[in-house]
Amino acid sequence: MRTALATVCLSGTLTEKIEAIAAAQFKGVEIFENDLLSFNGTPAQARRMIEDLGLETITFQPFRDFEGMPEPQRSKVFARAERKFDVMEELGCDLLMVCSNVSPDALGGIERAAADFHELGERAAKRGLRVAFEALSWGRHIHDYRDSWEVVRRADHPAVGLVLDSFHVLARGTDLSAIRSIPPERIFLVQMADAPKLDMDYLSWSRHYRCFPGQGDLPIDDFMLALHATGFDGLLSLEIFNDRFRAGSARSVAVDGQRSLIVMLDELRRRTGAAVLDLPNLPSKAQCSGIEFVEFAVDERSAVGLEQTLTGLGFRKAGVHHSKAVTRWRQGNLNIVVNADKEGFAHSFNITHGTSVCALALRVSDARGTVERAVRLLDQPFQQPVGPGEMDVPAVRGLGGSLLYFVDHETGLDRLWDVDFKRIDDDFTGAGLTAVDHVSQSMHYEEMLTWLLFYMSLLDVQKMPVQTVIDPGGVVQSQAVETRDGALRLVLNASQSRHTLSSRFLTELFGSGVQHVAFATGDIFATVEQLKANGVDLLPIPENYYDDLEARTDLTAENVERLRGGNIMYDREGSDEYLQAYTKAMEGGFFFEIVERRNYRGYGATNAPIRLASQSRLASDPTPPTF
Ligand SMILES: O=C(O)c1ccc(O)c(O)c1
Ligand SMILES: [Mg+2]
Repeated sequence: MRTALATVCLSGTLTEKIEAIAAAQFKGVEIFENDLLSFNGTPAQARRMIEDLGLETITFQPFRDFEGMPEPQRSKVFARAERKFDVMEELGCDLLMVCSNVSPDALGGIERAAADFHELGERAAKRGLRVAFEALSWGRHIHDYRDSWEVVRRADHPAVGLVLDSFHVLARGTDLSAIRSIPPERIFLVQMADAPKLDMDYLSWSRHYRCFPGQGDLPIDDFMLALHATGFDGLLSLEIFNDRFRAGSARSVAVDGQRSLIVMLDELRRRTGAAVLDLPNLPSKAQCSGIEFVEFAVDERSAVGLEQTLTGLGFRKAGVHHSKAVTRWRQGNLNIVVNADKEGFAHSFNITHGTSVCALALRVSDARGTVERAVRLLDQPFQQPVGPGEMDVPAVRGLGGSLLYFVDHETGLDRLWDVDFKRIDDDFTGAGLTAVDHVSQSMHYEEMLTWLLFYMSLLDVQKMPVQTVIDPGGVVQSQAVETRDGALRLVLNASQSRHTLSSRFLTELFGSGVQHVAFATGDIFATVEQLKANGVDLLPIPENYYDDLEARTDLTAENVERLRGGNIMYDREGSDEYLQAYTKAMEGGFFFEIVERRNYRGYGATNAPIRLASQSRLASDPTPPTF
């Protein structure tokens, strides 16, 4: 199989796109006609640029409104095709992709279309070129791959083949079994695209919401299994029309494409046992059993404020690093690292972003295997000098340049606290916080699918449905990725409005990052009492919320009163309950959350608008608590 990326996936000029595609280690490129039309040079110059970067143009597309035209359009369409063949010869591309006719003038009939393709095949073959036919899911007469295959079969010409585009096939829910009996050499091109489940017309869905395999909800793996059954070993390219990709970084989207292909083909290999491509062997997705620590990058001043907050939340200083200005704060199974060192990664991070979370450490079953998988997936491994006797904890770059460390028991990395730190003050009762429940990360809207794929490709996590949350300043999209057992829960937030708290946080932080960390407790009422006694200021929740809660639930007045007294919000799904409270945001917008889950799986989405409104009100307060 030879893989490629279509220029239409990316932002920028043709030159920028080609450079990004080459940098992401693709060997092939699909040239979209518009990218060539807007290129400031001849097709021969484009060819030189493409070849100089080690790429090959695997197809030129799309050629529209071809089959089934009555005269006089029919003659014109063939003349137009000849012009495209001229361009292709100059461009160094031998395959023209023809998508099914959408013109109201088009006449139906498989036989007529087959005759047109036979003639086009004759003309192409004379020049040593080929043509391939794709059924657009909104084609006027042909919108089903079984019909486009019938056209190709009846055209009966060696220069005429089929295009299978996973979007058009899967969006319509077309039965996949007919794919299995198509002779593989008749499939000239396979285009892969995923998409989120949306209820809209095929054209709009396709032109704006496609995404890379794994980022959406279509049954891509079933499609690949059917394709695999044919013995197909030809051209496979990613063709994504997506508004966010067009606005994002071409380089990072191209890498995402490569990453998604590797994961998709690896999945196929695992399912079928077949050798796929020259794919390197990937360690399997990391099994994550929780968050070992959250690390803050601070300076001397902000360390004081953060440590006061941690103390208020029931943490105690439990360790001091042997050689660095780094302390460990502990409570239950929870570890917070406060890094005020004057050198190294956290220091640089602090200079760029201010007081913020600079790293998360995940407990996994095989830390080095996880980084090895990350490297194979083109993630960025991270290393910094390790002091004598200290542990070298493997890491990769995560969101906003932060780090994701991996700690395991098997290779003793979980001895980190005993090796790198001097233990102190181990005996205390905290405020009942037991673990990190979830971490929420705010990012640019255009990056959201990148980070979704980053986590999904590296870790054994599932993506939850996207939630749309109303903030007083606009709409926020929120998507969780989590392990099946909930040991790891990460929430990805992004907004197109500049006025939401999520977007304002990005401005304050100078980049994407962790906006809040939620801690789990087994008894939120006791925890909140303790927090109050410790002088922690919780986010006030309006009276109206509690009046409504009393009206819409069967909670007793006493229970509602308890919630009101603690500024605790409440949600329920069936008999599962969720209780949540928030600290007031720090300078910069970071905050903590306390949650008690009673079998509940969500994140209290119904409460989010009320909470965001309260936070917005306070954000206009000139004196937020400082770190
Ligand atoms: O949206 C389109 O018109 C279009 C063009 C070419 C393709 O390969 C395709 O799948 C869709
Ligand atoms: Mg297509």
